[in-house]
Amino acid sequence: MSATATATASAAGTLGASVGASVGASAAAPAPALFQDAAAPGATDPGAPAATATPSATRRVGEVILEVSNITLSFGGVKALNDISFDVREHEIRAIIGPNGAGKSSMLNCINGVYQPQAGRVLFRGEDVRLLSPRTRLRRMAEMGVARTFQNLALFKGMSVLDNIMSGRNLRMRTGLFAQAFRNPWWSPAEREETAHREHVERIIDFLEIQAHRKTPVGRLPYGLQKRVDLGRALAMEPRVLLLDEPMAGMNVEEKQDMCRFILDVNDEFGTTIVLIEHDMGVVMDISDRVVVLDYGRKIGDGKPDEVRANEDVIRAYLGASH
Ligand SMILES: Nc1ncnc2c1ncn2[C@@H]1O[C@H](COP(=O)(O)OP(=O)(O)OP(=O)(O)O)[C@@H](O)[C@H]1O
Repeated sequence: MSATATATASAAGTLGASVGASVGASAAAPAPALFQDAAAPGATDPGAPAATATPSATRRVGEVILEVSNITLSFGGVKALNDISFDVREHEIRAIIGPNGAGKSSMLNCINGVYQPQAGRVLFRGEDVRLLSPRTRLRRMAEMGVARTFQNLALFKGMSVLDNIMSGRNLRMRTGLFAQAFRNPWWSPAEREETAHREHVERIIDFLEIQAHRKTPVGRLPYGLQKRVDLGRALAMEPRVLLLDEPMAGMNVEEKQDMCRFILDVNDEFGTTIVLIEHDMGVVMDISDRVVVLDYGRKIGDGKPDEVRANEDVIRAYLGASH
């Protein structure tokens, strides 16, 4: 075998490494209903087996929900994204991968409206928020159902698990500060609303199996559980699209298996579309429907895991041979 062929084979092996068997083995009982009114088109029936390492075969991937067209984003002289286009279909798990500095996080920030690209547009369910002010843009994307988790956790470390997840409900709270401040101590709309939000948060806590930690300050939890709380806070927004920025970074194998299972459950049971940045190729290849590959701000691959795994440009980028 030539040197190139050997290198190619070894990179393909790395890209193909799998956590599948163990993820499936760790699957627990089906999670409780999280969104009471969620009639997810891909929802599993109660008798169906719990999540396995791959998305459920009964799940239906729908129409394009998110369209990224010709995005270019520069920071001074650095072109973080260069003419990037791809789409995301409803209910699918879409991974964005690439070496460090490829532009993955910048891409998520363009999708949820944190960054305004110099060129191109992001359409979410046909709506373009480019012309809104930065603050309104962010709020509108959240209102439409785009939630995100962060690579470096953005949790309130001194606050309890419950309060951190509750903070994700802010957008859904209808009663204003005035009503909250002057509420009738016995019963009021504000009181009723808070009770409903707390019940919702408790369901998320059950779903993520963190009941034992609900009153613990987040900063005292192991890192893997903190990542779970971060997911819980995003779920509290009842997202239609969940943007996950390296949800398994810094986790041990067991924590990764748990997180894989939760991601699959969220996608499968509630029909939530997932856009995922992840460096663990075994996880990406196991759980993604389609993968887009960035390298130095350019798109070098896009397709099903098997197609991406066999893509010479992708293999070269992961070997560092293309630079
Ligand atoms: N706020 C910023 N200001 C200046 N440059 C930035 C900023 N954010 C990102 N960059 C640059 O843009 C490029 C893409 O960064 P980005 O964080 O999007 O990559 P990434 O693929 O998410 O990397 P990693 O896997 O290491 O998190 C890098 O060269 C980075 O230094």
